[in-house]
Amino acid sequence: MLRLENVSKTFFAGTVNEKKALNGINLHLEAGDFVTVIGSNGAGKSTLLNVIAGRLKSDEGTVAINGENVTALTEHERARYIGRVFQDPMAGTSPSMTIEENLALAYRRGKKRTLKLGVTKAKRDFFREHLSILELGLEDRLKAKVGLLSGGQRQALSLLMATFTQPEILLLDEHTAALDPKRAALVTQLTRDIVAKFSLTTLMVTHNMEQALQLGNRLIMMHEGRIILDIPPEQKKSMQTDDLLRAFEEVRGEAFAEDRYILQ
Ligand SMILES: Nc1ncnc2c1ncn2[C@@H]1O[C@H](COP(=O)(O)OP(=O)(O)OP(=O)(O)O)[C@@H](O)[C@H]1O
Repeated sequence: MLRLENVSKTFFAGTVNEKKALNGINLHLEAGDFVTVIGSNGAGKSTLLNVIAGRLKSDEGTVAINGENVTALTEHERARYIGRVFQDPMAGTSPSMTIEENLALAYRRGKKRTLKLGVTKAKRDFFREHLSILELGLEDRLKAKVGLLSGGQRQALSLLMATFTQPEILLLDEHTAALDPKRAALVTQLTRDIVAKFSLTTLMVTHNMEQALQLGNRLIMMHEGRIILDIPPEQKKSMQTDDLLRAFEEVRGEAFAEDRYILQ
């Protein structure tokens, strides 16, 4: 479903600030795979998602989605294949528009621009039905401005907007990191439910090792632009945080020194 071959990305190439953010990444996700991604600061996790989404162009390598080579496509052209949720709850939604207007925009994503933004009764029913999955009562607030929602509600809405058109690939970029623990737990649970409901092929970056172990069927760890660990389903099921830290040490010959992972 998603295949990256030999993908590399260097920032400020040829200068003293040269940074190899991705270094020969090979990654293959089967349809329905839910892969969690962890790694140290600056490991290249966000760059990886940006290269998949087309926000950044790789210097080398190819990205294919469902067998189609999308390497040359722009972010907009890839939008019909990809749903994405960012860390910032403000990033995925428009505060001055209503819930139904936001959903209508998301519904159009990647479709021809000639489609009208108008909300028909059938579409409104469709939105209501999907909003009810969130169990936040938003299905009764279609005309409410999104700016009035809490961060957790907005992030839940962003998640729904990224997924209800059933994209080929869902990219989650630390999408619970800016929420307080209770709301983070809610959005984590919704993520689990929605990914399962639509059988979405998902790549989720998180700095929370427990979340990375709880969610998904596979886990990858990145370090200095490379995938250094790729934990398959059977092994991941029984893994604890300590096992992950030990696995990192075995590969790198040094302790994993990132407080934000361990202090969660
Ligand atoms: N647009 C950019 N311009 C220049 N350098 C960049 C850019 N984006 C990322 N980098 C650099 O590339 C490296 C990888 O960054 P990236 O954001 O992908 O890491 P990350 O694993 O997501 O890190 P973090 O967990 O800290 O968010 C870092 O050294 C970063 O400073």
